[in-house]
Amino acid sequence: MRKKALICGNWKLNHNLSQTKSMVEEVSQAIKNNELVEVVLAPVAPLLFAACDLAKNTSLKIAAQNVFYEQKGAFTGEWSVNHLTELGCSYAIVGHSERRQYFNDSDEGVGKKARACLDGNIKPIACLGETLEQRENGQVKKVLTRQLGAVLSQVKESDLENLVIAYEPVWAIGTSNTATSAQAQEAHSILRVLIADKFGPDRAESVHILYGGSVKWQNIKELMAQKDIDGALVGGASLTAESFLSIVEGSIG
Ligand SMILES: O=C(CO)COP(=O)(O)O
Repeated sequence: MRKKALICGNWKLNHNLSQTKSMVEEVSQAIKNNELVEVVLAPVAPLLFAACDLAKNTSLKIAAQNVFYEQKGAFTGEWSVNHLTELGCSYAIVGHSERRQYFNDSDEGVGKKARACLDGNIKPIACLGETLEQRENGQVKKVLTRQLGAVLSQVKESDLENLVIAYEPVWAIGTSNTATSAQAQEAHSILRVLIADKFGPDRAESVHILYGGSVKWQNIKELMAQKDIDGALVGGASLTAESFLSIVEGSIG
């Protein structure tokens, strides 16, 4: 049986307070208690409090776009997993390529962030993916092995059902240049096999592997039809309720 689909909207640095509130309300009302798909929205950090408050008692889940791995201390500008738990967040995106590119997030740091999340009952959505140059140089498997290895080195077998991996090829993000479903499936299958090599095929099946990079309602069905694609991490097309909900619908329809 296919596992529950997971569709997460990553708003990046978009949406003010009133836009956040109205989208959380509209999306949570529209999805009701849909059993087939877990729907998640990731607003900017200062608006997590408002988003979590509005999503409380609904089936909509809220994600942070980042979190630090330490619990407290002299780390100006950071926040911890405990803060996210206190707010009522369910997920945290870690290691997004924009963080790797602009904020120097390292493989090792991403692994530590994933570990901190799992220890604090926040499900990490650990992002990885190759650049165009790496793809053109035939390095997809090598890059994915290195990036996933840093996460898996921090994970125990009992964590797997709370672990989410997002394959986001950097060349497909914000470019309208979606990976073909065959390219995405090929990468997802590499990731599934790497997890299976460490934990066995049955346990590897319990990990959600999302695809991200120019997902829209026009391509979600074909992506979701692939064996190892369990959901999507959606950027630009998650910014309006109408467009996001059409992807949510397409993921199960
Ligand atoms: O980075 C992404 C989601 O995390 C993908 O962004 P786009 O859907 O805008 O390509």
